[in-house]
Amino acid sequence: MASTREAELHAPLEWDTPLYRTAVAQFDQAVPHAGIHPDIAERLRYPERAFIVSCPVRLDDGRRVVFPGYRVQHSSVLGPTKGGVRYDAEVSLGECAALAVWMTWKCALLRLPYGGAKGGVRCNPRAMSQAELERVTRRYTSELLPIIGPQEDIPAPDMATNEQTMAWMMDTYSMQRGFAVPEVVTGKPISIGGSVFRHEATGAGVVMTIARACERLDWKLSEQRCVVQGFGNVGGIAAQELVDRGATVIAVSDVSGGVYDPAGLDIPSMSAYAKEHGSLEGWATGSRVSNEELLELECDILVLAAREDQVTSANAHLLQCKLIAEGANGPTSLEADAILRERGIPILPDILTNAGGVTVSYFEWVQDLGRLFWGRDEIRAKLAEKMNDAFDRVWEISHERDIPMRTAALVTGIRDVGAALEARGLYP
Ligand SMILES: NC(=O)C1=CN([C@@H]2O[C@H](COP(=O)(O)OP(=O)(O)OC[C@H]3O[C@@H](n4cnc5c(N)ncnc54)[C@H](OP(=O)(O)O)[C@@H]3O)[C@@H](O)[C@H]2O)C=CC1
Ligand SMILES: O=C(O)CCC(=O)C(=O)O
Repeated sequence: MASTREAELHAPLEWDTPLYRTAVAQFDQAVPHAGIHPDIAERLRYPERAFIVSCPVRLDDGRRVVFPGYRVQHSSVLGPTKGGVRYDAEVSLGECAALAVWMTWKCALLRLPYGGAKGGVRCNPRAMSQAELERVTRRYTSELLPIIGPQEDIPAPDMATNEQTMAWMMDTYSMQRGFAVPEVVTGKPISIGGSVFRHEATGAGVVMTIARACERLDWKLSEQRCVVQGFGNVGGIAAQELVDRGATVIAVSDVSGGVYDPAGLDIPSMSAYAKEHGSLEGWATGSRVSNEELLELECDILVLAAREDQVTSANAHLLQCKLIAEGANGPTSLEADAILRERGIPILPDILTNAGGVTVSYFEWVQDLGRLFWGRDEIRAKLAEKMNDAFDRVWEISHERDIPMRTAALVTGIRDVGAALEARGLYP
């Protein structure tokens, strides 16, 4: 969103879309509490670099299609930029820019030596074969060669991308260098330098955050009834972790809709079913509900783990949960934030709650650089330590200043990035 000064000087920028405006408006709510200089704040409203590419790809039927791809790097002041790559029909420059901004605050909040980036290809992965996805990935990676690298920008999985996507990216990059460069991406298969527990890390981190919140609220996690929107990497693992800790998951959903059973769902069987059939469509037990209905179910904890903009001014007043945990990035609109605060429903914000993924990505990068690998228990313990430390700092600021946890989380991230920018003298 254009600041007053910017609006006087030039027309709105290419990434100025509703999601980007949300990211900037959240930033503007936090800046007065962060105590950074207005010039530093102005710099941080802009990504450092935005890259648009065209990926010509041959489909299995011989047709040739050009897919647009994006990579936005928001801030490199603390280190290489870091963030996922998503495949989705809606991917745009503005979406990647907003997600890159959030990655910057997330990495700073977790005290990881990275800045934020995000990228993606505008395509419909559900309609594409594995061979087509491989060709898109390799072409997209080739186009990104000038701007990615272990010390520049390190991609990772996000929506509809996974370990296999990262293996193709790592291979395409390595072929250009002439030797294996595992540290150029994270979230790879373990056989080529991936880390144990990266696959589970985001969902497990979501539940670590929920567990810490329950302790502070004096709730027993094992007594909570939970609804999880999104049953992919983040939502599927979060649902399993909740069950493992004794909570009852009463509803889950994917694009095909939701399944609800007030007595609790059999998450391991549902995960196996979704893996085999590609979705929950056709799952026979429980009642079917739409995604809209699922969000409005009466429950204790609502985990949003699908995508952005799910709770808005249209449904925020209809939610019947006591706590929201944002596994997805940007699932709650600004207007919904205000409505939920008014209603006394706290939100565990995305940049804190889903930070387990990038944290174990950092562990993976460190292991790759050192060619020395750690065990599962060690990684899980290191992750819990970092997530709890970030949670405690956010909780404290939120209570000290009587501000929402989202603003408190942003304040801690923005303060550290602002201080680094000032120390480096990047704004003479
Ligand atoms: N993967 C990671 O490590 C991290 C991911 N995130 C964020 O978490 C969110 C989910 O990512 P991830 O789990 O990796 O992605 P996946 O592609 O693995 O899973 C997404 C899930 O959400 C479902 N979904 C998509 N759109 C809708 C919708 N409109 N309503 C209901 N369900 C929907 C998908 O259904 P279907 O399978 O049928 O398409 C799928 O079950 C994103 O916002 C991402 O940016 C954040 C931090 C790290
Ligand atoms: O693991 C990573 O590097 C990035 C994960 C990500 O894209 C996110 O946290 O939104």
